[in-house]
Amino acid sequence: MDSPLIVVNFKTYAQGTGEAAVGIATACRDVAEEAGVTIGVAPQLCDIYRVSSQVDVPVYAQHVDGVSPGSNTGHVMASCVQQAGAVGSLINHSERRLNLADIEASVRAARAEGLTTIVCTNNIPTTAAAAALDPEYVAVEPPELIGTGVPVSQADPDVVRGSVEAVKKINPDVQVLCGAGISRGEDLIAAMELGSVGVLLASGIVKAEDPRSALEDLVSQL
Ligand SMILES: O=C[C@H](O)COP(=O)(O)O
Repeated sequence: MDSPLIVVNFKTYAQGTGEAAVGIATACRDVAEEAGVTIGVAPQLCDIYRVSSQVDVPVYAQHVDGVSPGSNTGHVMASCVQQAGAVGSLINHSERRLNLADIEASVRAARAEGLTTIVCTNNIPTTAAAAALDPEYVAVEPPELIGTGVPVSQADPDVVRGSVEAVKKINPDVQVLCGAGISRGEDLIAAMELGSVGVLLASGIVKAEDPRSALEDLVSQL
């Protein structure tokens, strides 16, 4: 089994905001080093620079817009997150949905800055549409399982299998992550056995009483 990509999304959880974001990112870096895996973090936009300048960990933005320098008040420009230290971005997260044209523009803008793109999807048809936009990754996450602690790999394995199959047909260069309810080592293994190359997860780590031991559990069965 290849080494997985694990991305921990801090969302807007208080436990992952400001200095606390640095603490969880440090735990991610340490556990990644110990286990020989890649663990990226997606803090809030305002924390990208804080985290990337203090912790040697791959940092992803939670969102980026398809805008160029100019009059775009309130938008998030790819070159700005890149200069803040991000190596990639989530796009179209379930909690930050975009229409198809906007997703395409965001992927294009991120790619132009050399950012790795992870387009989130909610089912097999949206996974197929996202794959056609040629991101590096799609991350399929049934919204009803997000934050529940019920792992997608157990509750809806077909959406992962079906997404992997759809992507293979449409754009085999794209790799599939899955997410929603993932927190334990067995969830990660099950996700990979379904054909995904890693996981996007949040509450199981960020809201854990001890994020470091939650991370150790996550990678314990690799
Ligand atoms: O970005 C992460 C996903 O929305 C999954 O969240 P969760 O691990 O809390 O279910």
